[in-house]
Amino acid sequence: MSSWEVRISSSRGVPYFYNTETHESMWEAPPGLTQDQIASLPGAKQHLLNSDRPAQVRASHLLVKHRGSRRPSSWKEANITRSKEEAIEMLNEYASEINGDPEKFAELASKYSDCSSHSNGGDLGFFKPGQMQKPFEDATYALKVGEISDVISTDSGVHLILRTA
Ligand SMILES: N=C(N)NCCC[C@H](NC(=O)[C@@H]1CCC/C1=C/[C@H](COP(=O)(O)O)NC=O)C(N)=O
Repeated sequence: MSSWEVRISSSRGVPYFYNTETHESMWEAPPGLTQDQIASLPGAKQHLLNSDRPAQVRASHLLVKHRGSRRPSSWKEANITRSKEEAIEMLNEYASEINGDPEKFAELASKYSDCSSHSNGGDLGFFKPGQMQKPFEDATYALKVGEISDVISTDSGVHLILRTA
């Protein structure tokens, strides 16, 4: 079975097969592998099972970073030192102020989000599976259009997500 694995093409948002030894990649399954062998390749279950997801979604988010964020800095604050607990508390306060209203979401994201998307009311545009950090992608796909998530945690910090398409 050598060292084939399933990855997601970030440009097309669909699975492809990549050989970590030869660095070959191909859209179709490598010849000579049985269906079972393909299903047990690294990444197969996770990516191939997601293939029933819509090709792309659109979301806005309100991100509050904390000292454990992968980049604890933003347009608002050069050096972010708050704890994750404080960040979650802040998000819960924003969530009750937003109270499910998309207009209010955009208004508070513009003022308080630690992401550069604050300048677009939190809008990240359309994205496909494999582009955003997995917890963010999974939470967005689990929302109906117009719905706002609970507090979601990624390496970036903690987020409220509004799915818009
Ligand atoms: N396609 C669009 N619009 N941009 C590329 C997004 C890349 C993606 N980003 C994220 O997953 C974080 C969490 C959800 C949104 C997001 C925004 C981050 C948060 O800020 P940071 O942790 O980077 O400082 N800012 C931009 O990337 C990633 N795979 O790292």
